[in-house]
Amino acid sequence: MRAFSQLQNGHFCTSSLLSFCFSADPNHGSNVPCRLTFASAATPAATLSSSAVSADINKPLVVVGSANADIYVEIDRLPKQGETVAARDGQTLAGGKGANQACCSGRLAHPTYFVGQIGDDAHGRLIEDALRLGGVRLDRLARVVAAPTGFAVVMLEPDGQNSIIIIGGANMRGWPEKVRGEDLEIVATAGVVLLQREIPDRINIQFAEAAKNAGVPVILDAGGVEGPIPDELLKAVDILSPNESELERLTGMPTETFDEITLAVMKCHEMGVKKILLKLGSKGSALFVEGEKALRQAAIPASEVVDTTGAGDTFTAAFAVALVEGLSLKGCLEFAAAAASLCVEVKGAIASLPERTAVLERLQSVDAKGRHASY
Ligand SMILES: Nc1ncnc2c1ncn2[C@@H]1O[C@H](COP(=O)(O)OP(=O)(O)OP(=O)(O)O)[C@@H](O)[C@H]1O
Ligand SMILES: [K+]
Repeated sequence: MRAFSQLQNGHFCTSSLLSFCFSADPNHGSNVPCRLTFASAATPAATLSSSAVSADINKPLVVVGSANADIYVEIDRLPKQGETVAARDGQTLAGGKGANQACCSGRLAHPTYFVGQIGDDAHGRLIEDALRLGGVRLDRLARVVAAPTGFAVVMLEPDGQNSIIIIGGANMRGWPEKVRGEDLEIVATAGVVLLQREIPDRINIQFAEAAKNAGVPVILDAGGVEGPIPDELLKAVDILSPNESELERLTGMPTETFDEITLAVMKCHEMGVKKILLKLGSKGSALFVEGEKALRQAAIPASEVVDTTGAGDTFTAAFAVALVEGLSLKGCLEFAAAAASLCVEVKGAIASLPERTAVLERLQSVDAKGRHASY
């Protein structure tokens, strides 16, 4: 594993061993990383004892976004117009890109706030329970009466086809005209703010601008509604994270080959975003920083690919956690790839989010096999 820890003098050093210790934090209801330990064959173990640095790595990840109840129904075929069909099975699980990403960060034992809205109903309580179980702070989760909790009906056919209907509900309605001051305050104290596109753009813009004004990096996952991203939002974002098809839609350019992708990324730079974190499924990922050579990261092999649902959310959230905790950009890519490779081994989204120890073990096993995760 090549990971990096920041020492007191502010330089980044390659470490062959990077471990996290945990302290039970009663305020966060979960274990939080208290420091990074640095050790290599040549250098005795040193710790990040500088309170300034450790305060920074413990700054929370603030995820602003959607929370849904995902209603899965297993059917033999879609009903025709006017027809009623019986499903073979069904279940309702907490989901939504915002809640998934917040739970991922919480599961990775990083202090996490979720800023979002649910309705005053059973679906809302399902989401609250899932977030709480994931170690996410709920102080900024608002319950609105103007709308039901957002939900998605996911119809699964035997051949693996999914047909999905999304009801935005409280994700899209009931937001105040101006975002609440206490919510903006949370953003100003964050290590990183993570956004997606399943709540109104005008809300994302207010949070992104507040973060930018406070000098807090903003990552925007391009997943969610398919329309163009407003200029004001792009200008306040530090890292835009699309997958290939989202990059194609955003730029109107082909993304079949790496050369085509590079040209599409250049268009994003022209639109005002300096860093693009591109997710490429089983082909891995790449980070493009304007004016620099792209950092490419291969997917880390999963023992078995069971279900890729949630892989994108896991990847983006794990990258954000690693960024807050001071890893280099390359280290962030590796950490995110290891987390996502664990996610695809388990069915479901929130159910498949990995714990930090599992991610570190996956990185160590990649090292032990002498493979380089990057190419
Ligand atoms: N088959 C796989 N094996 C190992 N890792 C994978 C696999 N598929 C995806 N990943 C990892 O997950 C990351 C994100 O996956 P992907 O590019 O599919 O995101 P996405 O399209 O945003 O996903 P989502 O379906 O969640 O919206 C990839 O960059 C890769 O690291
Ligand atoms: K999964």
